[in-house]
Amino acid sequence: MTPRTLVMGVVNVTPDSFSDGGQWFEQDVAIAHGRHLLAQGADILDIGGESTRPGAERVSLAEELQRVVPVVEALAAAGAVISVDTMRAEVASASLGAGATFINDVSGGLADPQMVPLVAAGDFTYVVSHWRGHSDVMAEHATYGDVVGEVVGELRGRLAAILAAGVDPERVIIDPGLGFAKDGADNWRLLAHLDALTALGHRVLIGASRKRFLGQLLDDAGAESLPVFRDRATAAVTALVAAHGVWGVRVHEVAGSVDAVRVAQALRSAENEP
Ligand SMILES: Nc1nc2ncc(COP(=O)(O)O)nc2c(=O)[nH]1
Repeated sequence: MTPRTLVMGVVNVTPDSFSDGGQWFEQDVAIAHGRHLLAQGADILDIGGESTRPGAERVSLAEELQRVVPVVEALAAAGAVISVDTMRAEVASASLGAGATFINDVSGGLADPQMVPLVAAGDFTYVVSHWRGHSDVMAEHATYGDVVGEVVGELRGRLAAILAAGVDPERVIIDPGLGFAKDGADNWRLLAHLDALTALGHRVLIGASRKRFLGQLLDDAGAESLPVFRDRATAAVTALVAAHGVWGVRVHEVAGSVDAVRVAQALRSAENEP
């Protein structure tokens, strides 16, 4: 049976992330929050210093470095496995020097031409997400004829470029980039066709946590739908994609997804019994 799905806990050191903007902006608070997520069972912490919400303006390199590196240092020193959510090679390089072992690039290397050479020169794990943004601003929205086919095809193109640069395929994880230039229907279709993603031959990371399409689902049902009320729906997505065998989920509220992974594992082992 494939190993259990890993839970990546989100530490957004930003004043404006859509889901928890500003809560963990202060350095000591961010570090304490990372420790809290570890205590809740996070396998990996994903530390980000730049909001990726649609239409967000870029923060300066200096600002992103100042936000991220001290938090990486402190949490790596505490023994955590650290991923850094950045589109910049310079932030990635500094974060690796501070103890990160994953770089999570929502642009899949498109936002900074120096990123793929950095990946090729290193030995860290690189998360490649599907993205249709521009280097200076997050993508607002795209229209798809066949969102699954187009996302898979564009990820295949990114993988070809990354592997052509000499990166060991084992180091690369893919992510469909839910919510990045995609609407609710796009996101549900991608979740309904995970096989098409896994067919690319790489580990798959899913980032549905607290996203707008979950809020819309709850809103349509007349339920509370603000980002902080989406954690139960997020855990439900975790259970479903973990039952499918995805490598990892990127979530803000860790405990619920840790339990959801346990449920999925129990189901999968029962399915494998004779
Ligand atoms: N790999 C990956 N990284 C991400 N980083 C940020 C966000 C946006 O959510 P946030 O601003 O609440 O962190 N989503 C993803 C995602 O879906 N996948």
